[in-house]
Amino acid sequence: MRKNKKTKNKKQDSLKRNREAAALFFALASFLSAYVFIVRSRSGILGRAFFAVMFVVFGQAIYILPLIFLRYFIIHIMQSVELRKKLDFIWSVICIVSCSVLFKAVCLTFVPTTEIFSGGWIGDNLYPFFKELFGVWLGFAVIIAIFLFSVAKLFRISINNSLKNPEASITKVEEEKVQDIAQAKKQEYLILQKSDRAIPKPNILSRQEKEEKKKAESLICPTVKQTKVDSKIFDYKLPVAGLLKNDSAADFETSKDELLKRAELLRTTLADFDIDAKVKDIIPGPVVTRYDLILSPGIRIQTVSGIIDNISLAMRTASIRVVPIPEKAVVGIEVPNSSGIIVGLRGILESATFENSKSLLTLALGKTTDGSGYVTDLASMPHLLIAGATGSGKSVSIHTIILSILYKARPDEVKFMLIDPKRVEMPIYRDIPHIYNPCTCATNADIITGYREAAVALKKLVNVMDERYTKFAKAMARNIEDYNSKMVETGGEKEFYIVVIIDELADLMTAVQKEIEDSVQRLAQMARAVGIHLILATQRPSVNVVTGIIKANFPARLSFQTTSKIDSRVILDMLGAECLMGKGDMLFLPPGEARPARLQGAYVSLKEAEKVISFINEQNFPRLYEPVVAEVERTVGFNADKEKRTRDLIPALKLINERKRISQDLLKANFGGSARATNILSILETRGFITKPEGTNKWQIDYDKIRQYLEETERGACAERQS
Ligand SMILES: Nc1ncnc2c1ncn2[C@@H]1O[C@H](COP(=O)(O)OP(=O)(O)OP(=O)(O)O)[C@@H](O)[C@H]1O
Repeated sequence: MRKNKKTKNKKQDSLKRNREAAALFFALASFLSAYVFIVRSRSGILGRAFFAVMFVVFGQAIYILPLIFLRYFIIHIMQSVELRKKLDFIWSVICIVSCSVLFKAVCLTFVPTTEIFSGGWIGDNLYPFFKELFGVWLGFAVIIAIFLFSVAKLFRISINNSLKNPEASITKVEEEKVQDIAQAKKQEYLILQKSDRAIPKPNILSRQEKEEKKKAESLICPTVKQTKVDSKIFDYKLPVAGLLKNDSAADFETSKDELLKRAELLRTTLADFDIDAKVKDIIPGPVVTRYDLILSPGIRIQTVSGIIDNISLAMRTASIRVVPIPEKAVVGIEVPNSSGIIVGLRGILESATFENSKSLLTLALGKTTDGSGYVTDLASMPHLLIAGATGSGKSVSIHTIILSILYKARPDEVKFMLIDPKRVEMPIYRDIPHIYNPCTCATNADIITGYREAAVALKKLVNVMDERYTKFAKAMARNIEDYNSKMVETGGEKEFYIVVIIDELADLMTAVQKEIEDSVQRLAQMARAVGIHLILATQRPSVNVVTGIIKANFPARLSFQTTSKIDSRVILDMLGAECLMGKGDMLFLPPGEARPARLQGAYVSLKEAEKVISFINEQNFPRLYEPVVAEVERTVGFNADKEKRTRDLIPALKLINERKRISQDLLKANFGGSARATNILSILETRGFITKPEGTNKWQIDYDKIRQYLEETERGACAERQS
């Protein structure tokens, strides 16, 4: 990632240099061509030759060349976007070619006896074609129209607007200038933000050094003086539904005869087992059809559940589920359709329920058994537990959850803290501006994959939560909505929601159970009010992964097919998930509800997700958030606190100042133990006291910085003693 960002920085620099060089080139080209065309006789052999060649090709049209070069100069100096430059090139070619043809047309139409209006080689060859195609006068009009249109496009003149309102076209140009400036500012800001990061130069490190350095780096976030940029100046567009595939389940149809036949088969099968039942309703869905049965008095629902396997056999389908529906006083038998339809995310995103939902954390989960879209709000859950066997559809559902939020929220409204120890599903999101990691600065934020890193980040998120509580209390706000509406009134900065997604909780729990459980418990209990929401997913819903503490704090559960009844009980506190069909078939238990809803999860392919992500990334929205505290305490697994590290830092700085050199051996001799020496070296380097220039193996010492730091520490200590 770091390497990626460095390459990106290099690319930005070289892009800037290229732009400047191009601007200079076009300024020169504009000036020289104007000079050569006006005072041909004094422009030397080269100038005269250039004029002759250009005149032969374009004729009189060459006189607009300096203007075209000037336009290019302006484009490059204002750092316009790439696409516009390509279009400008096409328009400038059309402009000069049509001008040549126009000169030829004027010459032949009005003054055929003289050759004063030469159209050059282009005019001579293209004009007959126009004349042949449109005739003299219509051809003439077409050429003028093409010429005027290309000039208008090239110089950003709106002909329509200038006819209606002469000032409007100027305003349009001004508007574009503002856009260009905003674009330039955005680029500048990104470069600034990147250059602000104190990224240490690459060194050749031994394995031990590398490990120590990685540890130190993961904990210490350089104190970034982030330029406050008003994110509102960035005109961010939410993705459009058209980026996703059409939903084939939107207009599914099931044959009436087929449904009636299957209902009759169900009734006779039950009758074979002495269960007298009448099919009251048939509710066809895209994947499952529900048959509502009225049982004869005295027949227990358990009797029906007891013969599930026989019903499955008779109906030639697996995964039949029996659900009591008290409001209708019926028993629902959910039978999978012979051919399931894939439920697309697009259909639900375009539904009125999703579009009208005001919450930024609206989730388009899937479709119910009757085929209607199921939309819910993460903010009201407020945390979600997802479980299911491998291949049952958890990862797809995580993608739909992330995409649903991306379709609702700007990057400055919602951020994602993604923890993905499996490193398979999440990498596609690593560059979106919504990515958040409380341990790092905004530009360094990435998907969290390490166990310890995850534990530290969750612990840090607890700090973020505490800080938000203090902040909200000061603003006398009860929760994030209240705080943000107060900020809108007072013109202050709003807080963003943070959605934490952990895709495989089991892996984390095996490695750092205590720390994870502590942080998750605190967050789950209190984080809702400050806009932090958790989504935990696991394929092993055993009691030692989904512990009592976790279950107690996660009332909303989403269960895919489980491998056993026990797993179903762990996740839903009831049976049923073991009967699901897999591939997105799920039971969603909203908080406070007694019975889960059966849904077919919305499917989104990786390709579709990538399209949405590129749409977002192309907008170059900057990552705007400040790390709440510059340093993270080392309290997870490898206990070594801040105090101890600073205790070593000052004597180390004094030692360097005294001996005027630094080496591992010197530190080892003075502090004992090579691990401690390596640790001190890492801290000195990350804080910028020492650097190792590229290609050398010798440390360079910043004595000024060391002296300044020691003086400041001394002054601080004095002030403390006096007070
Ligand atoms: N909603 C859905 N509609 C149709 N097919 C689906 C749906 N969800 C998942 N599938 C199918 O099931 C396959 C496995 O899904 P997914 O990768 O989400 O499983 P998983 O539970 O995350 O598995 P693992 O735990 O091994 O990562 C997908 O490749 C896809 O073919």
